[in-house]
Amino acid sequence: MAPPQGPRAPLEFGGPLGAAALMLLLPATMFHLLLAARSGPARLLGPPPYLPGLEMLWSPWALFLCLAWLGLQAALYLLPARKVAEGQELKDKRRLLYPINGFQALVLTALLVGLGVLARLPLGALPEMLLPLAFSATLIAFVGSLLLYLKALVAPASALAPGGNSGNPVYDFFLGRELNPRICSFDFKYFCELRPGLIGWVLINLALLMQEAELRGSPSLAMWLVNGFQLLYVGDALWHEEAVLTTMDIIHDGFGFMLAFGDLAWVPFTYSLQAQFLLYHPQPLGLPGASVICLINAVGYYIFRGANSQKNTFRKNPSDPRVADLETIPTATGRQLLVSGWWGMVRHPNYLGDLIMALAWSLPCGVSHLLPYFYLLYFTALLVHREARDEQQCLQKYGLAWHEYCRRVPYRIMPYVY
Ligand SMILES: NC(=O)C1=CN([C@@H]2O[C@H](COP(=O)(O)OP(=O)(O)OC[C@H]3O[C@@H](n4cnc5c(N)ncnc54)[C@H](OP(=O)(O)O)[C@@H]3O)[C@@H](O)[C@H]2O)C=CC1
Ligand SMILES: CC(C)=CCC[C@@H](C)[C@H]1CC=C2C3=C(CC[C@@]21C)[C@@]1(C)CC[C@H](O)C(C)(C)[C@@H]1CC3
Repeated sequence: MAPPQGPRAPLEFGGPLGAAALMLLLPATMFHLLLAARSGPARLLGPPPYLPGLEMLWSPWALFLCLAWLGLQAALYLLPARKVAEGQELKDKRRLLYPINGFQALVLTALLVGLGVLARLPLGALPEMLLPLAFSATLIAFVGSLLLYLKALVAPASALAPGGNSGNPVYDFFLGRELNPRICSFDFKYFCELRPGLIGWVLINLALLMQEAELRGSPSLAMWLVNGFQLLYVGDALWHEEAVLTTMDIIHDGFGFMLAFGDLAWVPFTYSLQAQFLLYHPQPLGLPGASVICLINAVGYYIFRGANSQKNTFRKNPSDPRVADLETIPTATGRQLLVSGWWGMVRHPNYLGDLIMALAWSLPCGVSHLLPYFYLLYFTALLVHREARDEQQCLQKYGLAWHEYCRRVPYRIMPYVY
């Protein structure tokens, strides 16, 4: 068994108690949202419309569908990739290899689903199964994290995540002990981060759109917008798959319950909340309103993509002509920090773009209910917390240079506000 690592990282998420509370609160919130979206009043706050019995949650068929979905995505992950990318350098100076074939997996899944629909696969029946599917996905995330935790107990110390080896089993189970759990070249965290959950999310959205078409003759404009915007977001994530290798989730966080549940259950079943809401609560939306919402999404996407691409290009090759003229601050590590362009506007311009898009995803649902704005509220909280964690990590990495960056770029996410 690997001994706990040298100097212990400070505990995050409120320590073991916070982790235990989140393990209950997150699944409970997800089920509350699923139930509220299909209820008449669709209330975000207040008690759930009813408490589902085990017979509404547990279905061997739903478990089979979830496992088959994971199996399909795993098979697509193992197909030959157009590129194999190197990850960031690890503590033991190694670099892991990652297949870049996520977009190919999305296209092949779309082809398979298209063929299925032509062969009369009842995709419109999926919305009726969301509750048992979400329950099975949660079960899989729980059992998967338990197996990963046990695997990590025999992993060498150099394989452990900086934050997930406190010695407290609840905390470590939640955050994840091992940084990059793998069997041969199959990387569980990288696989789960982008494929089953994100592609599952757009599949659920599509099923909701098809069900709406069945119920009302054709999908509403609001449903088209939500489907289109979120497909663009998922397509973009898979097209720029390599960029995920520099996110905090891959570099810093272990693979435990937080990410397993987040990737496999939370993302597909709560990120599709707007489309779920629209199926049960149709909203009128005219062309002028739709055009304004499209503009908001386009502005958000422009900032999000511009900022992420600028940083990724700069990190890959600082002398790339697209970034070579930007002003930088040198750091003691030899790396530089951008202090002009997107990264001179606020310290997290990519979060700002992401939040503007989140607003555009909710607006098609009208303003009569708070429920479809859950994503925007949750996402603001997630990004504010994530920004604080990243700030802490950058301060450790870059010390004085980070202080200088904060002095030159005082706002974190929103210019002149925060
Ligand atoms: N939809 C969703 O649920 C979620 C989406 N996201 C999105 O994922 C994307 C990635 O987010 P995340 O991984 O949190 O963070 P970032 O992509 O913002 O990465 C932060 C890292 O960027 C580097 N960096 C920071 N400032 C500078 C600078 N001025 N110049 C150069 N490098 C800098 C630092 O790493 P280093 O110096 O080591 O390179 C820092 O640790 C974002 O667009 C976010 O909105 C995130 C979470 C959830
Ligand atoms: C509340 C809860 C269960 C927390 C877990 C958080 C996860 C849901 C998110 C942590 C970071 C994520 C990222 C994406 C999805 C959500 C999670 C997993 C992401 C894949 C979405 C698409 C983006 O383009 C992205 C690739 C930049 C992004 C990476 C981070």
